[in-house]
Amino acid sequence: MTSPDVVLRTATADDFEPVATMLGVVFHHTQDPAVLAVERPLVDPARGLVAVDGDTIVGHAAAFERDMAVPGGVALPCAHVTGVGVLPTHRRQGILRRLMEQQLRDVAAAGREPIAALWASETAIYPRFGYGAAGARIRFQADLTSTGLPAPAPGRLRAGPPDTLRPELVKVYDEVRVRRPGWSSRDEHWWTYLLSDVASERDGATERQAVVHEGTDGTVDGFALWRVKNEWNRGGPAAEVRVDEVVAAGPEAYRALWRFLFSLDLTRELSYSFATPDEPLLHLVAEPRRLGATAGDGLWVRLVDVPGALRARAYSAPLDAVIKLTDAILPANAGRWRLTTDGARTTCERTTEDADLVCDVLELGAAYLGGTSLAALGRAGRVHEARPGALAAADTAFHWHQAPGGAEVF
Ligand SMILES: CC(=O)SCCNC(=O)CCNC(=O)[C@H](O)C(C)(C)COP(=O)(O)OP(=O)(O)OC[C@H]1O[C@@H](n2cnc3c(N)ncnc32)[C@H](O)[C@@H]1OP(=O)(O)O
Repeated sequence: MTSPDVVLRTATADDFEPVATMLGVVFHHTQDPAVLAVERPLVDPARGLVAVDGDTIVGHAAAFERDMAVPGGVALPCAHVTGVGVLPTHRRQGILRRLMEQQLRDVAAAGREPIAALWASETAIYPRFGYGAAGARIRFQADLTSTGLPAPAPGRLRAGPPDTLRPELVKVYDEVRVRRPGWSSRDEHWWTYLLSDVASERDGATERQAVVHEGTDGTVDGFALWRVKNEWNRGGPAAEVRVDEVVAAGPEAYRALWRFLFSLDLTRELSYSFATPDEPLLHLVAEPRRLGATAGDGLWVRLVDVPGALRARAYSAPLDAVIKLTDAILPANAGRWRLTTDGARTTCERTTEDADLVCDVLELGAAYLGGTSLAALGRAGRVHEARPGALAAADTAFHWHQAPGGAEVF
């Protein structure tokens, strides 16, 4: 069933509150005016699409304009897709499909962002629009009584309210982020939003705390943001350390910060939701099994401009391959592309040569940040190898030595 009475239009500044109310219904939560106050400066109405039935906003999808780090230390403009929802009364009538297709066509026509990315509420939703699961998100629920402590590290720790330490947090984050595929740029509005610490969002835990690490030369080279959910039971103290972020420029800062977080008195558990499959912490504790790691999907990536995106990133090995693509929504991406790289310098041109690999744009989005294996997609029957050896070569080239992750959900 389709909904002919529903029309799509670009959002305006006046839509902010009705959209927020609609998203409250869609995501089952009551909007807190204090949260809306810090979210409003993030929103550029021109990047929002609303679906309207008469006077009622019944659907919405938007994008933030931010850069995303991709392999090779490159900060690439990326449509950070967000706020997707359709009212329960209007579901399964094709409104999401219309929003997603329009949004992708708009991003492609604007020509600024070769990729789009999102965090999915449900994994079944986005493949049909060409988004591929670009990496795993590891959550830790660590038992601090048995995991063991990371070894001591040189340097000094300095704690304080996050707002006071903000210039140092910004400096470290900006130094680190381009080397971390999947990490996004943060302008001043993002920092204000991320550090806002609205009481209704604390889930009974303390205010957010910050600690910075100074190396032996006095340079600030890492920080952590965390809070504690206090708890006492019959056995005594049983609080949980809830870690929001650990950002470290080097191994000493990383070890010192995690040792600190693992050593807080009166705590027995630690949770952290943004680890990667290659998280160094797995190699720093005596009982990594007791970190309680569970894996789920992380960022989803969609190539909007295939040659632009493939040229923008670096590769782990030389490659010369013809890739034949399908793309049901953006036909300019479909067809055969010859991708040639020595690792750093890359060309990607249309070709009439025979294909070495055949897949959908979704599979290249999945592999784009270097975390999802093209060979595994081949074994799943989702990438077809037309020339023997082409899949192994492409898998090696697309893989990256730092697994992708995201610093926050947007
Ligand atoms: C980046 C983000 O913001 S992620 C957040 C996504 N939003 C939510 O999860 C909020 C709750 N859910 C919703 O608001 C809606 O159910 C939406 C937005 C997920 C789907 O909206 P709808 O307008 O019902 O989707 P629409 O009718 O266009 O469906 C498009 C296709 O996706 C499928 N689909 C839609 N939602 C889902 C779902 N939750 N799970 C599986 N498939 C789905 C439909 O079956 C349809 O398939 P088809 O193309 O093969 O026919």
